[in-house]
Amino acid sequence: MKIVELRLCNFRNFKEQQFFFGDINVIFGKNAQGKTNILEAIYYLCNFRPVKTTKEIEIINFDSDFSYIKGIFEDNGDLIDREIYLTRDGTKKIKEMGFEIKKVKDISNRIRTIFFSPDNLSLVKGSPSVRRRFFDSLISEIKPAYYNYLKDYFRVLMQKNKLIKNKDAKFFYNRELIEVFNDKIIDFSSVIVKMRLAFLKKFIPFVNEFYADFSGNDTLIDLKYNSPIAEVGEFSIDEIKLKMKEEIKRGYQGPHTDDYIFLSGGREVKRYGSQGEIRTLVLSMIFSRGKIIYEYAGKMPIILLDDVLYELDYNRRQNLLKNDYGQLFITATDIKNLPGEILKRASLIGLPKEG
Ligand SMILES: Nc1ncnc2c1ncn2[C@@H]1O[C@H](COP(=O)(O)OP(=O)(O)OP(=O)(O)O)[C@@H](O)[C@H]1O
Repeated sequence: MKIVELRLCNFRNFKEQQFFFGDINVIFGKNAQGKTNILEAIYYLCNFRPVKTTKEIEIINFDSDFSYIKGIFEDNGDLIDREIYLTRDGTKKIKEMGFEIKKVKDISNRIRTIFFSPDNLSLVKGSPSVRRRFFDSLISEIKPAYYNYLKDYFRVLMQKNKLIKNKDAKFFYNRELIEVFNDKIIDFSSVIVKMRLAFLKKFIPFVNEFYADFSGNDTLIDLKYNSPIAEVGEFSIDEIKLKMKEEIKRGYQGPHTDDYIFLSGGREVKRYGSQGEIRTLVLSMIFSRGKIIYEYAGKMPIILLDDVLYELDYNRRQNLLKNDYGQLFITATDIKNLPGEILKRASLIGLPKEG
């Protein structure tokens, strides 16, 4: 699946603009010309929500009351057009092939994207919650049952915490009820941990494959699940439950406090990795995510790379961009530093562009 044409009307800084794309696209121009905004518009058309957790209406041009975006996609020779119309009062209309789509889940052509922006570096540098979110959403995408276990787990956890906080003595000292909640928490969390560990086993080889490809060296990347019950990966669910029970008595809170640790050549990347290494690792993670989803969904993703080239040496740039795994978009302030081989094959989109 690829996008061949994009029309923007009152989308961020674009009043009225049309773009045509190829397989490799370099969007270049000075700061604040709208390079990121083009990637965002493509992401929005594919995912129906802005990249960042900003309010959706922020995409509407400051001077306008509505925004209109249209994309024409190509899928094995078939053309699919998709439109989104959004007004400042929050009305949103989505059309595909001219037909209005009432619910996003009714859309049959799910268009996958891989989006990299420097914010993603928090996957390695940031707090455990960023990593948990990354893995939780990825595992949920390929295993919907995982999402249901997580939902049930958090529901019971909330109920238990509410009970503990309840100052009414009748409930406050109700140990029996707390035990019922604990048993449920153990049931759900043992499955969650087991699924996370099984997923990591599948995920790590992908990360290594991309890391070796981008870095051009054979440094081994490892991903450790950081939890008091991490070593029980190969055990049965009953054994995991037993271990979980012991650890909860020792103060373990549950899988919502676990973390993932990245190691490169045995050392923790967060502590010892260079900026270039961290960037290469995050890109490997994001591409692995795309590849796993591709295996699951069978469609090539659209790869959107914003400000990706900084801190990467020439070889890493070349290795990253030669990747022919999906339609590629990158932004750059200058095309001088792009590998010549890429420039020869790329569609160059310079900003500002005449309307
Ligand atoms: N709703 C909006 N209406 C009008 N302009 C907007 C809106 N939202 C953002 N902008 C402006 O769009 C401009 C371009 O932003 P964008 O982040 O796409 O630039 P860029 O070319 O990627 O810049 P850089 O090279 O600095 O990363 C910014 O000046 C920003 O203030």
